[in-house]
Amino acid sequence: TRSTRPQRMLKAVQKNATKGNPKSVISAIDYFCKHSEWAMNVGDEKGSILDSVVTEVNPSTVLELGTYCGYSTVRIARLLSPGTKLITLEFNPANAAVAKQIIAYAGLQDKVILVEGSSGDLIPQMKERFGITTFDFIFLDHWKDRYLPDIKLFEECGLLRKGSVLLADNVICPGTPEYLEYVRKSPRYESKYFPAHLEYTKVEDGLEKSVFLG
Ligand SMILES: Cc1cc(C(=O)N2CCN(C)CC2)sc1-c1cc(O)c2nc[nH]c(=O)c2c1
Ligand SMILES: [Mg+2]
Repeated sequence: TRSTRPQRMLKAVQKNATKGNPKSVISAIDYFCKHSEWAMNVGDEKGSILDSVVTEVNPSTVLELGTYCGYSTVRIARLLSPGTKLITLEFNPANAAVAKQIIAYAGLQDKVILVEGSSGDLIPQMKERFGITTFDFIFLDHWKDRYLPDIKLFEECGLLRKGSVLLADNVICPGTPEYLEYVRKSPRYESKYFPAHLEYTKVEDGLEKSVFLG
């Protein structure tokens, strides 16, 4: 049967990237999405903003909501200090299977814990399953209608500390208006918008960085 877009993306990585070289995996995916098939990776423009925030925070505990094919997982994991791991949650088993292979091709499998399931189910399990007290950095890139319920879940589960940084993709396109209103109005967050474009297009989009104030 016909292959899927994630499977074709994996093939492009295996053909064009160098094993163990995260930068070449990132470039191969961006090339595939620019010249072959658009796909919903955070992309190179927003990816550079992601890189700068991760570098600034230098987190010891990291959570990514929405692995998809592992592009942003590779972007984040390649910047983490030795011994630091990131937990990434993916709802779709077929996407998780491709992501696992792309992360391994980049040589970053020892820095990543990929968990299949829904964020609503898994967030309350973070402390018991992974020994997390609080997260230093969270990247929200899963489903626009889950951003607001999940940030409330982080608060309820005591997973945020003074200074925890949340970075949210797609706050303009597809758009997360209720989440934006919440973090921008709440006195418990200091929020900043980073304008950019929807990956591989000229459509307006951006990232919202929100620091939890405790
Ligand atoms: C699926 C999709 C289609 C979009 C769009 O406007 N399109 C018009 C322009 N053409 C070219 C592409 C398609 S934007 C988008 C999207 C983008 C992300 O970064 C996402 N991240 C996480 N979870 C998502 O569901 C998610 C969806
Ligand atoms: Mg996205």
